[in-house]
Amino acid sequence: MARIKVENVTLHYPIIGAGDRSVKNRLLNFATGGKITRDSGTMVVTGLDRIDLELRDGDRLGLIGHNGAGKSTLLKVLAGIYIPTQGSVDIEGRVVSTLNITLGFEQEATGFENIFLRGRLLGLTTAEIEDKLEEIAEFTELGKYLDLPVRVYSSGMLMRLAFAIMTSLESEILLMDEVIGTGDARFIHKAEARLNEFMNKAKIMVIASHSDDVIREFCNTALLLKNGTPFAQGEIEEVLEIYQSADYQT
Ligand SMILES: Nc1ncnc2c1ncn2[C@@H]1O[C@H](COP(=O)(O)OP(=O)(O)OP(=O)(O)O)[C@@H](O)[C@H]1O
Repeated sequence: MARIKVENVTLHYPIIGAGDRSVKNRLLNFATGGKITRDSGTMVVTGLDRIDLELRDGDRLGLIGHNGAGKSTLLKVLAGIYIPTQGSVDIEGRVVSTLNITLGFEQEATGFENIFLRGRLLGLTTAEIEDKLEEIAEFTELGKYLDLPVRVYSSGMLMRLAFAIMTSLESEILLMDEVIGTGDARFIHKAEARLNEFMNKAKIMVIASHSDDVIREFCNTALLLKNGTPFAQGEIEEVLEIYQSADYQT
């Protein structure tokens, strides 16, 4: 069984070296992003503000909200990339996230070597990686490039490699932002089928997206954020409607 329990989570980003802001700038910041305040001289952006969340097997949560509402910050907190300033995050289950998936490759190592390096980092044994190696290599269609250092890869080629490794894993909790943005049209089409399979295997999924269609297709519950705070949560169509309402937009 997988489980996510987030209690009263607040996350502050201290902004070192930010200058003073005029009243006009403060007003302009009101509608977008988290709240900006000052804490003993340091500017602080509130990325998340008192979030409570509980997810169990079968939950597919769509995170929605304006630019800077806190969607990516919440994903990063769930992925363990950020530690909350306040509150607690309790996760049971193996987490795989698509955040920054092309980062962290060893530039001088080959594609094949990077499959091993990343596999080990993600907790697989050498034997487990060997079992998956052929299938990963085939899916990337990178052929002889897999014997070359990844520093010579284009961004689309790196994405293919990262995507193929990630989707070969078994995740219990899957955290996703916009994942297959790069890549040519044919690869995206092929990747979609693999992504669907990968998502179906996850017990819990959290997706941040600006697309109502993505939320409708992949999620069964939604959380609407505004300036880092929950504004509405529950049934998808109801939450999407609130997202469009004057109440939320002002
Ligand atoms: N590294 C950072 N340093 C400082 N502030 C940050 C950082 N990352 C995000 N923020 C701030 O936190 C708030 C929430 O940002 P976040 O990226 O989580 O929003 P989002 O809902 O994912 O937005 P978008 O839809 O534009 O991707 C914003 O006010 C943003 O300026």
